[in-house]
Amino acid sequence: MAGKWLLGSGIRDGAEQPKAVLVAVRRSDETGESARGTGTSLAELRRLADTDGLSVVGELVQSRDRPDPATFIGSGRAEELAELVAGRTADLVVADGELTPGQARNLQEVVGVPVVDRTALILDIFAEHARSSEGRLQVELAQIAYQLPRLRGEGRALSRVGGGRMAGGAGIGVRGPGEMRLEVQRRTLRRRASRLRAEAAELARRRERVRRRRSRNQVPSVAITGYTNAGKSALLNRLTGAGALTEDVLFATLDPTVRRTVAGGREFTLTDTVGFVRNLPHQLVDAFRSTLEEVSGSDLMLHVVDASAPDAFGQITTVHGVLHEIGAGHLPELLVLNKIDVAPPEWVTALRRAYPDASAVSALTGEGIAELREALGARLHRVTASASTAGLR
Ligand SMILES: Nc1nc2c(ncn2[C@@H]2O[C@H](COP(=O)(O)OP(=O)(O)OP(=O)(O)O)[C@@H](O)[C@H]2O)c(=O)[nH]1
Ligand SMILES: [Mg+2]
Repeated sequence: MAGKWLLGSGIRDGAEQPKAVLVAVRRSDETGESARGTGTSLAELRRLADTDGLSVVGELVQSRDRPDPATFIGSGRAEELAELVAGRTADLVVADGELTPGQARNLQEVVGVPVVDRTALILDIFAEHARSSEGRLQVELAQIAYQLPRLRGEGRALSRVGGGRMAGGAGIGVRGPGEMRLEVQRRTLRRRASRLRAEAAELARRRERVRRRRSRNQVPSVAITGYTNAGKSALLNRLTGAGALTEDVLFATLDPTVRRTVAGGREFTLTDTVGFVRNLPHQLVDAFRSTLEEVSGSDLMLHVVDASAPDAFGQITTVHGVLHEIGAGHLPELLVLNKIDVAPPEWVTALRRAYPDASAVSALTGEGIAELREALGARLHRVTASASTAGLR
């Protein structure tokens, strides 16, 4: 069952597993490596759709230099998409990328079913997975940020309900009932957002106090970071015996879990938190900033990599990009190549060659964990020693 939020956008109600057609744009000059980029991205969209409870019944990839400003894939392909949607009796279309409100509306008009984008899909998954009040609050803030610029479409529909058609410029200068309702909707959402922001700020302050207390106690903190589904929670469990939720879905973890443990005779806290993904919607980065700052306030990062993922190198680059964005790019990191029990040995070899200091482990079988603990202890000694000479602790 798709999340309530996506269903709210008009997808056939009661559809147990809504059927989706995926659509992507590939630059026409993409060949070899870069074309594989689109392939990876589409494979990921498939996994996101699956995580969100959708059944993928068709895919359409359009080659063009850049997305069509009006219909994303161009009007010719849009007709083709409409046929595909009808033929497979799909309930919705999911575009790989972020659609402008206009593109979504235009495409929707041609295909006759709701058209959503990758950002909406990720927001929907976050909404389903958020457990804590802070997590739920952050998701709702991100949803409002996404919804606000897109209210116009609904406004038009509303204006029709209200009896006044606003198409064709007939309503210029006249505030029809639809437009007024739209204004009310906007104001309600903005007011809700500012209330949520105030609550979020209070929760962030509380979290900051806890973090200060921890650092006063001289207990260094290690943050687990990495791409979604890399095995971060599994590694936390393996290192500390914490019962963190691990699941073969994307974004299983949204709320930070903190545990104390020991490595190389040194006590430290280990924090598991939200995973990253390529083109993480900026609304989410903004809303989850305080959660993500849990990472930037730590002494060391344990960057978990799924060595069995075909795009492991790309995932490492993405994680570094997001870390940079949240001001954690300068922190020391220990790279952990996970899932070596299932990764093809030559992939692990290639990764080890590129990252000679990385530890190779399986959070599942426990292989390499003792060595990781040792490496972690050594790094912690170095990190905390250099921090104390710098007068930081
Ligand atoms: N084969 C194998 N599977 C693993 C290993 N570590 C984790 N997994 C599986 O990979 C999936 C994701 O693991 P999680 O620990 O939930 O991953 P995560 O990084 O916390 O994911 P999110 O919280 O969703 O971002 C689960 O199905 C785990 O059982 C490993 O070393 N080997
Ligand atoms: Mg997790």
